[in-house]
Amino acid sequence: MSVYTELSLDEIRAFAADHYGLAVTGCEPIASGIENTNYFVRGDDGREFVLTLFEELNAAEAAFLPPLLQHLHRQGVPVAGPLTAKDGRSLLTLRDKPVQLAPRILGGHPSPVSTAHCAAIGEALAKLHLALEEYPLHRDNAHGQEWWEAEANKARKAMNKTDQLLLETILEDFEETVEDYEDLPMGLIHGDLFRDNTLFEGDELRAILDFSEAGEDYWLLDIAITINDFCSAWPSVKLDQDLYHAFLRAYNNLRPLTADEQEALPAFLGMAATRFWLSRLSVAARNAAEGRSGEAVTQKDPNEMKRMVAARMMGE
Ligand SMILES: Nc1ncnc2c1ncn2[C@@H]1O[C@H](COP(=O)(O)OP(=O)(O)OP(=O)(O)O)[C@@H](O)[C@H]1O
Ligand SMILES: N[C@@H](CCO)C(=O)O
Repeated sequence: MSVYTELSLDEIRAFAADHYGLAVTGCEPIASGIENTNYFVRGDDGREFVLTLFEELNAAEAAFLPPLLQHLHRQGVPVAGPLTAKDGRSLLTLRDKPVQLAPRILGGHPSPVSTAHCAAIGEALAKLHLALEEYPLHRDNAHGQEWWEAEANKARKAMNKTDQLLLETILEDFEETVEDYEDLPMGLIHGDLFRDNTLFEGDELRAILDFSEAGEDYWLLDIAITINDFCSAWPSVKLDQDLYHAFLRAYNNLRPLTADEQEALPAFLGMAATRFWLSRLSVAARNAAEGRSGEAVTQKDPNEMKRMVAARMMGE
């Protein structure tokens, strides 16, 4: 589990009472998550909340999130909008880090994924893209093309020749694709829509979580990121065709992909996997450099993404 900042019950109790007028009876660190520190928090009236301490975003960066979530909530996209504190703010500070309290949504990450899950997430993602079409606030994608090109320059030095070739091939393929199809639609994207950023009850999608990565980029990148995680035939990283088509049918129903998007999708699938190959390598390097290890830190496997990159390059 990742708990970078350990908080005591007394500290959470004082924070919740001072800022939200909530009487807290218990808390427990959340045994997943990579970037942020999260705690389940119980109120004396039985309500449950999630306290998130943003570890990567500063206050200005994190301030983008509450209005975004409130907008999505109003547009009917299932998200956990943060609570408003007594002073009217939705984002506060604890231990010098931005912090929020949101309602706990019941549900679990889908596993195994069914065609019904893929249809639900496909529909929700199209709804999310359309809901943000006219959204007035903007933010760059912090892990878009500029980031991954810089990251690739760092990462390739430690790679063997085969991995270097794989990386170069995917980066070049992507660059050519976005040059060939220059009008691919863009907008605000979630940017990290993996199964572990969703909560389902049965086939019903209850919440899309964790908008830390939200930023302006190709809608197709968001689609590719989501397909890669939801529609792979885990533990195989190859695409499961039934899941893939269920996702695309549902997404297309609300927002049909353009002809260019359909042509460009394979290159985006490869690039989306590469983006997470690189970010997982970067997290592993940072954890090693900072001596973070053991039970308190969740680290996802970069090699899983590398295998997915190779599979997507083969059209699998
Ligand atoms: N509102 C919520 N209701 C219920 N569970 C939640 C809620 N918010 C977060 N969680 C739980 O906490 C976990 C971690 O949350 P989140 O994904 O926001 O953290 P993170 O550190 O940014 O993780 P990652 O970087 O892996 O996406 C989620 O997978 C989910 O199980
Ligand atoms: N979803 C990411 C982790 C959080 O950004 C991954 O699987 O590498």
